[in-house]
Amino acid sequence: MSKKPVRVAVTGAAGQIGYALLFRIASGEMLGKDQPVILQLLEIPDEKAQNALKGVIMELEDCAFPLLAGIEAHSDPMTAFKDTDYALLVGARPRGPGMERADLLAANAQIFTVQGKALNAVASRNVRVLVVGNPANTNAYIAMKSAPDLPRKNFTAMLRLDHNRAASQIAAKTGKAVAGIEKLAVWGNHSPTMYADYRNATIDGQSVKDLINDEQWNREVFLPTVGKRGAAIIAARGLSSAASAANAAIDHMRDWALGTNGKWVTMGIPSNGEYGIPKDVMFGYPVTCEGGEYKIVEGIAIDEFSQECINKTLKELTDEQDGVKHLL
Ligand SMILES: NC(=O)C1=CN([C@@H]2O[C@H](COP(=O)(O)OP(=O)(O)OC[C@H]3O[C@@H](n4cnc5c(N)ncnc54)[C@H](O)[C@@H]3O)[C@@H](O)[C@H]2O)C=CC1
Ligand SMILES: O=C([O-])CC(=O)C(=O)O
Repeated sequence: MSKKPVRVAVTGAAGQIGYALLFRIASGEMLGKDQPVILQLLEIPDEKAQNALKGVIMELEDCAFPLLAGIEAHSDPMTAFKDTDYALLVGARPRGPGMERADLLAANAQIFTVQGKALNAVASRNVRVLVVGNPANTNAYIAMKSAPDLPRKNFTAMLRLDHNRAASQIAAKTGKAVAGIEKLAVWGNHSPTMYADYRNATIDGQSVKDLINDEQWNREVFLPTVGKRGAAIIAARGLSSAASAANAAIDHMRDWALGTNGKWVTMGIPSNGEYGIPKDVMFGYPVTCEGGEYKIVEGIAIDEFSQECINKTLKELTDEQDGVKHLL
């Protein structure tokens, strides 16, 4: 028997990431090739944005995706999030050349109080939320705090792009296939302070740290390359990363919904104090997923350098949180 359709809300649906994301959700790449979806698309109540959204919807229709059981266009989160099972909060202003993600905080924070409240009011009581719009961790924190009737654990921020970037750099450095990588972790904020940690990682079963055996490369090349990759893409394209961001969003939601078979992935999730991170900080952690739930990988040894990196990214996140206190 075919499955009942699930509702997937996507905000910023007429933007760059939206354009790279929706077609893949509708084709079943996110929730499985047997799972029909109803897309509930939100754009700002502006004629140009709503028209662009109409165009995207026409294209979705023209794909005749067998799994696409419905498409809705919205300009109000209170209707867009009605009964939604999954919410991908992408809509927000992206940064341009020379901006840091922190510069987006003031511009974008308000969006996530409004949307958190709307999710709280009308979404499925078990809605799973992924925040992509930057600064993603703090926006996810704002949305979670604005939705007190929903489970805290269901609010997450996207660090998967950092995870995938780190995996790709490791594969290139070792000359091995990216598919062979296990036990990679990215800690903290989706920003240049994130700490990509391959101390425990293996590639084709061999220790990545031993294979690379170059701590200077780790600190002076790998970490800055992964941390500043977003800016490098903006400098090259004149626009922020979109297809790779959409791909990471698909990976994040697919793994959360369908499981990782024991493989470590990175998700930004509200802390419960794990690894000394204060409760509620939306922190990138290594997790495994099973049965629609994620679980933090426990027992990873934190050496002095790792602790310094974790402290730095944590400080940035708590400063961001302080900066939005007045909104909550
Ligand atoms: N977490 C991550 O790894 C990444 C996050 N991003 C972030 O994702 C966000 C979106 O990026 P793009 O798609 O490239 O931007 P874009 O400017 O192409 O599209 C954003 C869309 O969101 C819409 N929007 C703005 N406010 C909205 C609201 N309140 N409700 C609904 N829609 C709204 C805009 O009208 C626009 O169509 C940016 O904040 C960007 O920095 C981008 C790459 C990676
Ligand atoms: O850098 C940006 O502003 C967009 C982004 O989050 C990324 O590519 O990691």
